[in-house]
Amino acid sequence: MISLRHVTTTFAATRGRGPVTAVYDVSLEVGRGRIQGIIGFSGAGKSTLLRNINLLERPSSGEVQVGDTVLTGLGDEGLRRARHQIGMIFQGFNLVNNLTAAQNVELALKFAGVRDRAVRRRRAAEALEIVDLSGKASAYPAQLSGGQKQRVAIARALAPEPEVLLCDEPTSALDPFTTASVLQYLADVNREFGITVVIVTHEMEVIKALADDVAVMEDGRVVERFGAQDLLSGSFDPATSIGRYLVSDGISVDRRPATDVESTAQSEALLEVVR
Ligand SMILES: Nc1ncnc2c1ncn2[C@@H]1O[C@H](COP(=O)(O)OP(=O)(O)OP(=O)(O)O)[C@@H](O)[C@H]1O
Repeated sequence: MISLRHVTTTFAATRGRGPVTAVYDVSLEVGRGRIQGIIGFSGAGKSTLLRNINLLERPSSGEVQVGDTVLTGLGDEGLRRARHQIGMIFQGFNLVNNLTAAQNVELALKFAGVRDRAVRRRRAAEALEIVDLSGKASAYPAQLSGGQKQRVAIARALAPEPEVLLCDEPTSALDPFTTASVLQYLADVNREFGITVVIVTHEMEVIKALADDVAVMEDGRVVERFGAQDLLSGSFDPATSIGRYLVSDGISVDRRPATDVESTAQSEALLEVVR
């Protein structure tokens, strides 16, 4: 369903920073109806790779194909139409604050070229029903919880009936209980509508709960791939990137009084500012 062939994405140099190659020579196939997880530490290039799939970020080189369409071969108009088959949800929900839940979904349908207002209304209501939010159709984003906002975002992504759903850290802003509920909705739409899902996360729990296939990214490259079965068996070499993930669950915070802290690069940098 999705085919990335030798995709490389380099961001041009900005003031104070040289060019950054966020994605380097990545080739990845995602089968129709699969749930592909992409995991990696911060800065590994996960979001950039995800945005390469709908060309929100155009690769510097390589080819991106979704279904039968080679997106990297399209001009602006062709790309605009092709994007209707690709929905996307984000960590920050990205809802329009002065529109109700239903109006947010209707707006996506308007962008997708649905001209008839009555049809937009009906399809928005259906999409909100899928995520059990019919009762919140008239609510504004500020009146919704984080989980409800993400469910509206899922409805908005689903309303144009895409074949692919891209999810960029969809649960990072949510508590564990709400995370489980949002992941369940993603699993349901995958199962019921056969939508191919690509989910970027740094949370191994999310990958374990949802993904069929997993790609691990480090420094812009896909360094390991696994099936869900391999993940659940849990026998990993701690030296591998996936192993490092699994053993790095604990968070360690230094809470000694500042005077006890030895001279670290950070405190030296601080002193530099004070001087
Ligand atoms: N628009 C941009 N312009 C310049 N550099 C960028 C841009 N977007 C991302 N980068 C850089 O590309 C690298 C990969 O970033 P990316 O956001 O893809 O990583 P990530 O794995 O998704 O990280 P995180 O989990 O923190 O979101 C980083 O070094 C980042 O600073």
